[in-house]
Amino acid sequence: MESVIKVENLNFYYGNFLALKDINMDIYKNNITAFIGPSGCGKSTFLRTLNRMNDFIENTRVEGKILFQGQDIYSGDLDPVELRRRIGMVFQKPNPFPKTIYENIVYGLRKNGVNKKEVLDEVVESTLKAVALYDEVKDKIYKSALELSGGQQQRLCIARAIAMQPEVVLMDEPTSALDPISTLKIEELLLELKKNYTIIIVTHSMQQAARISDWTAFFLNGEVIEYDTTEKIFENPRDKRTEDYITGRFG
Ligand SMILES: Nc1ncnc2c1ncn2[C@@H]1O[C@H](COP(=O)(O)OP(=O)(O)OP(=O)(O)O)[C@@H](O)[C@H]1O
Repeated sequence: MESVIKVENLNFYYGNFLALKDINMDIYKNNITAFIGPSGCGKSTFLRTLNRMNDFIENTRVEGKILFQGQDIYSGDLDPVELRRRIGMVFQKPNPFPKTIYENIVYGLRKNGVNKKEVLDEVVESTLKAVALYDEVKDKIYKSALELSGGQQQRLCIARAIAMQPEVVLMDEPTSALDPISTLKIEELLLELKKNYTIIIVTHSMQQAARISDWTAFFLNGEVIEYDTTEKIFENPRDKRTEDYITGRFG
């Protein structure tokens, strides 16, 4: 199996606080990898190290290596802006810009100097189709994105992310603000998207991890306690702490 990201001996500090401890992990191409674990165990911090979003937080420090397609992302060889184009991100709360649906999707492209109408029109149509939103919004793409429902807004945010043609999409609890039906729609969408993208998702829902992910990493106090196929983690975990967590004994 081809790994896209390789994490080696990663430590991460907020000031003096060691938030991630000696993490080693391979992320596999066209798979969905889920990060689970109790609140405050470092899942979001780890997710943000993968596309250097933690750079925006002051007084933080990284030790170890993260190789993306073989390139060390912290070495200075890879421009962080380009890195974030190739490793996109979707956040917990849908956060469309107060612009039209159309302008939300093409925002990043315009920033990169792409302004040709035919190109942008094509991207809008294909990404809306890719996130299964096209039929719902095709008559109002020039209306404000803020008029969409929460679930539609989140699918739009995913469309905005994939419009940049990333290789990896990071998702930090993308369904936690959504109702069950919108959640299911996003889950179905992720299963579809993994054909073309590598997806990493932080989730508090173990059912969600079990339903959609291929690989699961269980985090506790800044450490990865166990990382394996989702089947193995949920059916036959190696570590007692993993078992206690997935059977609901703590967290
Ligand atoms: N900006 C920050 N500055 C200092 N410490 C932080 C910062 N962000 C997170 N932390 C600390 O790092 C640890 C890991 O937090 P993180 O948000 O990564 O956990 P998490 O597993 O994603 O939690 P949750 O499931 O609640 O979102 C926590 O102890 C948290 O208090």
